[in-house]
Amino acid sequence: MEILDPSLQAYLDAHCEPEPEALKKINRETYLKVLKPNMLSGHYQGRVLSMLSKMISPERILEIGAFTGYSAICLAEGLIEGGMLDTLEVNAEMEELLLNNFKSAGMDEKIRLHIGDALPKILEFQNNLFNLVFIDADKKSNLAYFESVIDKVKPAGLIIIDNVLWKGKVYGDAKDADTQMFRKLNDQIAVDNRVEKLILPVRDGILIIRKK
Ligand SMILES: C[S@@+](CC[C@H](N)C(=O)[O-])C[C@H]1O[C@@H](n2cnc3c(N)ncnc32)[C@H](O)[C@@H]1O
Repeated sequence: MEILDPSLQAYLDAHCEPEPEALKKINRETYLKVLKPNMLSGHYQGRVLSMLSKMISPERILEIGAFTGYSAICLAEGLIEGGMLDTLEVNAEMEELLLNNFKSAGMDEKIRLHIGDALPKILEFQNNLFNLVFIDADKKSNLAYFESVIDKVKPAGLIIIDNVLWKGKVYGDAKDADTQMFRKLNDQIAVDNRVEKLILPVRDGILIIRKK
């Protein structure tokens, strides 16, 4: 999943905030007990998400794709007092683990879990509600998620989409369907005048979008 040289990544890891203990435990246990553990954001990307959230001090955050709760906890670190993060997860088998992880990280009062398909749930939220949205679920729905959340985000709010460099394939000559899908997403958002955007080459590439 990583596009950066491992020695560069090791240097970056050594020169950012250490991974908080509760997150270290979730990271370790995800790798021990859960299928496809590399879906978890991990130390460095987690610190990037935490930093971005702290920079804008959001009151409301929406996350699409909770998995074991790692990124939700990182993003919730930036919430203002009384703020709330809503996270959407389709896999009901993760519910108990997620609730335990939020509790053990001391975030159970700040994170609300919604089990079910993300798209219909997104439509239930009011417009101009969220200061930050993190899209990290089924990759084929990324454009649909972007289009469904754009009205839910306040002006100057952020939308962050994960995996947009797709292991570096988007700027190579790969022709597989998943790569084409990420190229379409990046190309479409690059010319979207409703937003400012840039891709950070963090882990598998994160697209930072700021609503005008
Ligand atoms: C890449 S993982 C999320 C990783 C997590 N954000 C992190 O960084 O720690 C993607 C998650 O999205 C969930 N997902 C997939 N399709 C979904 C859908 N239609 N609605 C809600 N969640 C979905 C998967 O079950 C999986 O847990």
